[in-house]
Amino acid sequence: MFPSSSSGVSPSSAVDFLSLCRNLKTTKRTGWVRRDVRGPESVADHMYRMGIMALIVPDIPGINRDRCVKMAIVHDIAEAIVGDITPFDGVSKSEKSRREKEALDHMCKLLGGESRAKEIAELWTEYEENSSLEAKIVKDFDKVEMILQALEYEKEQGIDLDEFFQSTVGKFQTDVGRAWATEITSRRKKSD
Ligand SMILES: Nc1nc2c(ncn2[C@H]2C[C@H](O)[C@@H](COP(=O)(O)O)O2)c(=O)[nH]1
Ligand SMILES: [Mn+2]
Repeated sequence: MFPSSSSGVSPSSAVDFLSLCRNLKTTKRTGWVRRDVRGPESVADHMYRMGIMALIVPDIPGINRDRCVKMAIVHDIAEAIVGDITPFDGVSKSEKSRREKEALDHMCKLLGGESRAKEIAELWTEYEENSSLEAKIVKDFDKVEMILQALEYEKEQGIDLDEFFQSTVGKFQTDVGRAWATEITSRRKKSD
């Protein structure tokens, strides 16, 4: 038999938290919705592929890849409450950050368990503050995942989503982010 949970998260808190996380599966990414993309992906879809990116990224000295996977799958978790805010929704970065921090605090309280909630809060804050090499890589994954998804929508739906590519120009912080973005944009050029 498995030992009883030592994380302090009770079954009731776990199910409450997981039920809130369902919103991540149903909240469509606003950037695509605003552009009338058919069948837009959800926030969870986006975070999942970022987690896969962390799983397959080549080893980088000093980088904890497991931490990148965890960071990828929690970085937008507050959107379960505040929704997916784009840079064009008229919400300032500081207000977006305030809303998301308030939401994260609520989600962590719901979770109850000291260690698990603390880990999620630490991962989210590290990403938000871009305060580690892991955060820099995962922020690059955020942009790579978005432009790869934009390329796929452009090809599948015959639409132009150039603004998504333009919004990432010059913003990559790591060699692997730049390399993957270059691969995506060169494929986009070839398919023109
Ligand atoms: N219409 C646009 N939307 C954009 C652009 N860049 C990002 N976005 C969207 C994508 C997501 O829906 C949202 C934020 O995503 P996070 O993963 O950072 O939460 O903003 C753009 O250039 N145009
Ligand atoms: Mn994201």
